[in-house]
Amino acid sequence: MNYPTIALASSSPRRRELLAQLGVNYELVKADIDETPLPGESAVEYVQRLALAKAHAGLARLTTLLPVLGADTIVVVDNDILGKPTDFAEFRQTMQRLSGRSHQVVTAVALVSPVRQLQQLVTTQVYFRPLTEAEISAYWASGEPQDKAGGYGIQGLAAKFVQRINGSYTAVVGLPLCETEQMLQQWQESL
Ligand SMILES: Cc1cn([C@H]2C[C@H](O)[C@@H](COP(=O)(O)OP(=O)(O)OP(=O)(O)O)O2)c(=O)[nH]c1=O
Repeated sequence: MNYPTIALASSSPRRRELLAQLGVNYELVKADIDETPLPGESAVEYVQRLALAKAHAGLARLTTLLPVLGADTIVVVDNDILGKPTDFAEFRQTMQRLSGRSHQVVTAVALVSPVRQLQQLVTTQVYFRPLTEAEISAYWASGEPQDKAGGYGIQGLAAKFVQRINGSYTAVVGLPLCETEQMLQQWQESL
């Protein structure tokens, strides 16, 4: 398949690796945005708004004419959005909430140009086995949770906590490859 060359508005190494897996040619563009939730905003509204905002921030900085891809991933439990943990206390609380039950990982992707916009939303159910206090402390000390939504990386040490998932593994890691590929195809076909 002949995909368009794109700009990736992301500083996430996981998103770069996933996009490279598709064989898409891309350049990187910076996209720093305010990630504060708006009052009354639902988790889905929030994650979609952020993916679009990242893509548009990238577009504003771009000096070429490439379409820009932005994505956002959040962990949701009982309708609460769990972001990246800032300290051990917050992380511990998050892990205690995720322990022995299921939660959702929601990833939104947006592909934009000045005249077009495509979006995808993927929700995955993730089931954690019960975690011990010792495991929670050891996981924090590994340094892995700090830059990740919900404080864990399914692709890393936290894989051992995951009993099963229902949905898209790549979406949990940060970029749903099946849906992203479809979006790129759709973009190319309608040029
Ligand atoms: C749940 C989960 C999240 N994550 C990561 C994916 C994202 O990088 C991060 C969620 O934060 P995001 O705010 O979506 O992304 P980011 O700040 O890392 O990168 P950018 O905004 O520049 O694109 O958490 C994993 O790597 N593994 C997981 O299992």
